[in-house]
Amino acid sequence: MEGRMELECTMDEQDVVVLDAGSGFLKVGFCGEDAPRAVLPTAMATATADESREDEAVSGDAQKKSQVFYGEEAVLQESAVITRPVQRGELQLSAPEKEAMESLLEHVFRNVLGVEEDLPCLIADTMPLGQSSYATRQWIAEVMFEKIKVKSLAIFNTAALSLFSTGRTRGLVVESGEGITQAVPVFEGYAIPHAIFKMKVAGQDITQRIQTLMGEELGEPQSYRTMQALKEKVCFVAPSSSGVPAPDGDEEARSFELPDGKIIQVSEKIRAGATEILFGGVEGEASMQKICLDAINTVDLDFRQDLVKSVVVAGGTSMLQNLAPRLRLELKSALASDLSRTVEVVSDSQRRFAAWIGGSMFASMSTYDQVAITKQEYEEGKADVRGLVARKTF
Ligand SMILES: Nc1ncnc2c1ncn2[C@@H]1O[C@H](COP(=O)(O)OP(=O)(O)OP(=O)(O)O)[C@@H](O)[C@H]1O
Repeated sequence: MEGRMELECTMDEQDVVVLDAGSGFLKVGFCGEDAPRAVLPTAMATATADESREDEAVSGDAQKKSQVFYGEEAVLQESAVITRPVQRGELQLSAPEKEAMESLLEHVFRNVLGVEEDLPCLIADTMPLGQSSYATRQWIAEVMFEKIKVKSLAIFNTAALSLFSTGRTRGLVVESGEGITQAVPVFEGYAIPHAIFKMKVAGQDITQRIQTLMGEELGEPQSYRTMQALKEKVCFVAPSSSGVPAPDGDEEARSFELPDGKIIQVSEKIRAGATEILFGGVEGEASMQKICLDAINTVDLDFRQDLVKSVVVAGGTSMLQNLAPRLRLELKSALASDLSRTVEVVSDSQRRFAAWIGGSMFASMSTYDQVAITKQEYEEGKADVRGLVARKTF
């Protein structure tokens, strides 16, 4: 089939750790498996003793008793400093975030996966290799070889991996996660950096919108986590921008249980209204269809047909019901007729973890060894790690 690659995987005996750390969630597991072993919030929290146990603060043991939490436990801490090292799709390189990420990685490798040193690893990176991400990738390589002590390391763009998970090598990947939505043209397995368009409107913005609307409707503030769960259960994308759809009559689809046990019926205004921000209306930000059109219009004319034939949605926010048909409708009405006729939006059942799954498939192939940086290469190239990541990450 045109545009599809052979997915003949030559299984190696080695277990490659596959890791995708997003703004909201870190996914980690082993190559060859069809889902991550663990999905946890990309967060670390430090609770100082005087905040956690007053008696210890009084006895002067405060310093010793400060406690560190990771992932789910971290976000549940109410009186702790919570650090989220990845924001809006980018690993933050200031000291607290770097420390948190390093500590989180140690935790994930040693405690979550329970692995020791000397394993190969593949990392999915939302930022394609370009000027802005050299420093990030250099830092990741240093931590992975020096602290985690991996045997080899491959860094690959998430969109290229997401597309790979669908068996394609050419297409337009529309990734929408917790912090970022981006349209990434991929050609023969590589993201095209100058044609990537992004918007800072994604899952977190929809959740915040719901938080505001539900807070007003219920007359009391609602927690982010509860509203995130509400979004994932009852929200969907309206078929078109012309008004909110009529209630679909399915009571179960509209009902949500609040933490106090009260069951509410969520209005269509919130269920479909909150997700409209993906299709425009956030001041200073683009819409999903606009970033796709910009990406399509930036690539060579010859490549545009390939792109519109394979618009692939991926990431947690692409799980919203009806997102793919709506995006197709928006693109069809905005594209020139020759492209409009052929536009197809692909919405695979595994799209939530598409990048991780693509990484799992790629790391199972013998090609992994050809593209990964080995420990020896790292040791020899230490004087110029930046040059090494520029040559050997994708
Ligand atoms: N069924 C669902 N319906 C709607 N949203 C969902 C669903 N499942 C997950 N999400 C949302 O997807 C987002 C997380 O997606 P994902 O794990 O792809 O993001 P991330 O990789 O952490 O972030 P980013 O890619 O933006 O850096 C969250 O906002 C979550 O609420």
